[in-house]
Amino acid sequence: MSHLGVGKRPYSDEPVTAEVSPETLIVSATFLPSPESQRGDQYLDAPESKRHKGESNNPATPSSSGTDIYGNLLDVPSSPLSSVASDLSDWPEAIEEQRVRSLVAKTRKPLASIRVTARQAQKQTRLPQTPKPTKVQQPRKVVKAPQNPISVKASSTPRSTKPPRTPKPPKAPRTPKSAKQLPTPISGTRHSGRVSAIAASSAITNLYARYPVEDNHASSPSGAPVAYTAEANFAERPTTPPLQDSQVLGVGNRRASLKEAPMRPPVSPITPAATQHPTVSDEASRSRFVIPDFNLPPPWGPTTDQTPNAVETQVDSSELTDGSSPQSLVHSEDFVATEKELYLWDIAKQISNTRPSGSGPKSAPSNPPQVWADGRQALCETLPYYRAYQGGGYCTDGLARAFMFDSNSHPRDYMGKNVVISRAGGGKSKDETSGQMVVKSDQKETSQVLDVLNNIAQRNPVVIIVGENNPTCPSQPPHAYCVMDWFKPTHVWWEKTQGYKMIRYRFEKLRPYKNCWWVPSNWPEPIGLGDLEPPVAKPCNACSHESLQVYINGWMCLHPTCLKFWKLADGSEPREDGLLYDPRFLTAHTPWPHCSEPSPIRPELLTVSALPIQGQNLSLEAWKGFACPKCGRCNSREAWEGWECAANGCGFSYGLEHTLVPATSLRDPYFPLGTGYAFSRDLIGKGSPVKLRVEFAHNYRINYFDIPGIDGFIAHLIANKTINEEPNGPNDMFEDLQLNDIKLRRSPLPKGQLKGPSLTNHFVVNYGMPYKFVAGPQSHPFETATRAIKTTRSRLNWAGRLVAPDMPNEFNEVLALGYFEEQTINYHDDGEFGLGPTIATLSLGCTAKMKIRMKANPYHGITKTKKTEDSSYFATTPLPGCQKYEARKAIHDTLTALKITDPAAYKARLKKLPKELGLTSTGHARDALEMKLGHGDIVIMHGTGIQEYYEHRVEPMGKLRFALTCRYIDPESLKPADRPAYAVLPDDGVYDGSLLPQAD
Ligand SMILES: O=C(O)CCC(=O)C(=O)O
Repeated sequence: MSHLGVGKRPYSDEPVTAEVSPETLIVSATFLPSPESQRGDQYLDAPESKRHKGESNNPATPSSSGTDIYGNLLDVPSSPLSSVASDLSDWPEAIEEQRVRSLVAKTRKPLASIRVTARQAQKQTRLPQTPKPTKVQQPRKVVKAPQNPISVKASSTPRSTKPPRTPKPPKAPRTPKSAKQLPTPISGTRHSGRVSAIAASSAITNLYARYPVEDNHASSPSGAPVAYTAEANFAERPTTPPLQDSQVLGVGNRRASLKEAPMRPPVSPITPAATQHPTVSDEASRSRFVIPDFNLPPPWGPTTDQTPNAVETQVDSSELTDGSSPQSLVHSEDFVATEKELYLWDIAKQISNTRPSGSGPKSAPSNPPQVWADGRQALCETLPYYRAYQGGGYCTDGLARAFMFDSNSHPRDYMGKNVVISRAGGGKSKDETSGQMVVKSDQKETSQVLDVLNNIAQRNPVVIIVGENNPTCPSQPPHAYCVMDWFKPTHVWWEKTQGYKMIRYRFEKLRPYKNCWWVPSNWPEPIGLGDLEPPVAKPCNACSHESLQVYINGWMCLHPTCLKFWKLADGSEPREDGLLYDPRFLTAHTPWPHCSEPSPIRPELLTVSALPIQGQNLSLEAWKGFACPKCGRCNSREAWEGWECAANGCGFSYGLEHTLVPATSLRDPYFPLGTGYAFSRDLIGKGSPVKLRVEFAHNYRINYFDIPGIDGFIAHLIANKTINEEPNGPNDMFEDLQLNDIKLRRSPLPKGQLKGPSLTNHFVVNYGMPYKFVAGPQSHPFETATRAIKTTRSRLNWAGRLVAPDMPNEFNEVLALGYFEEQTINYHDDGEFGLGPTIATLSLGCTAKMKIRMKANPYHGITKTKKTEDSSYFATTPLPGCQKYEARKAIHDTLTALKITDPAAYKARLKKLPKELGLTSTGHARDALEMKLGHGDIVIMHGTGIQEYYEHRVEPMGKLRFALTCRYIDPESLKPADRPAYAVLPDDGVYDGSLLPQAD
């Protein structure tokens, strides 16, 4: 026999320098490295397996040349960051990037300079210029906004009202064949392998997304492009050379070296992030939309058929794909849209159409999730990155680890293949009538927001988990909680909803081309990540802070204290139900210096050293859950013996070898036990009414704790060496319990607030009379019990009679509890009907703290109710140590009399008393007593009053402990169905502690 699997497997930086302004909010991941490091970035985004040969990962190697897997000669300096490049062999579509890199390689020039050259070249070749006075460089659809902008569609505008097409300027030399239509914004072209206009477009925009357009104000003296993301600092552009990639922690000009690393990035209104934006030219800033010129030839120069040329495209811009028109969604009297704007609107609408309608069943996901859970406890016990039992976000030590998005979402939340947008957590309160969580005030910049900003600054990704009730998930998650993937937090910004300010987050999948189980197989992807030009960034003319354009409806200042905050160009606030994400913002690719996952989303199974190391299988992580390698289910560890997957039909289980913890290893070097009476370490709390009596008998030091007002006592029998070493005594029992399977399991708890099943913290099993109370465990007959269980009953019967000779019944039940490292039993009482009045526990293994405190109702003097107004005075005899003891004592007799003479007046008085006496219901009573239970010690609680007014908690202080508690359970108190099918015979044990040699 081996218990716990003995010999077999029983189952097959530094503080902040940047200020965080309370009224502003941040910007996103602005990683704007020097051209060299940008190459590194692009490099790192590509599959490791496809990186060119000859590249060195040695940070000291400034550059290397070689060929890519296609044989293209590369001469790209490797970034120092390339050493953190991850294996993206699961990234099948890196071909596009590879092509771009090979083109770059052919030029043998840094990309930034290539682009500049290309722009200059284009300026020179764009001849002749369209005559200035016409002011119209592109054909524009003029759509007069009707009185009711929603009722009239753009299609109502007769074609004849189109302004005459401006004559096309002659093509620049080597301009590619023009596309006859604007590319259909469906990203299928990436998959088809056909080189289409959109594919070419994506090549350009991918580059734009990865390499910021240089402009005068965005260049450091060294010439390296610098991104401005902290809007508040837009005016104070940096004059110092940019830091090395590895030093960049902050954003904008508040970047700091590691030495002065801001743990909190600067707070600024919007997050133009690493999604680099082109210069806002004078002309562009005058227009309603800032549309970067993405007709520029690609940086490597025009190629035969790959450059999009929107100017020459023909598109029926009067209607978007769903029949609506942009002006129906823009508060504008004279909306004028270019074809490109319409193109963007069209994509925006298509993206919007991919969102679940909210009516009817959702599609199934394309694949099963890799990790999932049926309940919150299993999820939180299994995933090291998500231990949040309440709320959606899990943050520790100032950093965000994971977010879970379930039913509590905002209508503008978005979940796509690569991007997730959500409202920041918190800031909602319960509506008394509907019981729903509603927005009632401006959101606050909570610590969670700051933690997300820390993640952005430190390039720490987060995991996103989706709940089955999430309305924005494109498919129906198949389980209560499903892990999506690692995401980069990219932007944090302010918006407004229902008149209140709120904070929003944008996340981007860390590895964009990894399989996304959550999109249905037929899910249309209107545009790929990074396939459009970067989002528009504009400074506000009122506050001068720069904000990105988040919605296609128009640019708005997102600085929360600005007068123009959340206002469109015409000064009106947008209609919330008409807001559509600007696809340039939504699908922007945010470069990071790495795309490697800090740990697998499906945690690996716990393994321990093959060496017989005591306690390695009893650690905190050893009783956490496991994600089944067969089916992905997160399971709490339920059995003492090992882990079992509870998914239907899965059947996977495993366990760890147990190395016996010998009783000799329990010796405490500071409190060694001898054959004399042991040293006591019990403490009575400050101000506690508890009184101590001490006796010494049969090798036990016996501390009796009396509680005034309570009929009964607590006795702590502290064992010495003689007791622990006696044959079949505590030492032998401790080893016996490790060597035999006593069927310990964590017990199911009654349905609480957590979704899914919940289990007790500790492992438990019952022998003898069934224990059918809260978290009632399995019960077994004594005859099947190991010797330690049987002898416990006999030992505790002897001890019970010793301290409470009036004990009416001998014990007929043993409840065994097993504790691994950091398992505890929280405050509870043992006062269930039919139990007691004497309860005795033998403690085996590591020392534990046992804490005793007065229960909430007798302590506060107020009944516990859901609503404060329903509560009233708790009219039992006040006990010393309770709140307002003297005042309560003074009114007690009159109150008792009133109950008999005038019950109605008594009831009314009870309602008034809490206020009258100044009672509060917050907080808990202090611990009245703390006992240190050593190996072999016995605690006996005698008298029903103790259980009625006091509660206890036990915190073991080591890696392995058993508590064997004996009670008398009146069989008549059990429902017939709960009575045992076996006989519970009288104790045949003959333990007599008085037979031991006397203490020295
Ligand atoms: O672990 C212990 O010593 C306490 C056990 C206990 O409180 C109980 O069984 O009710």
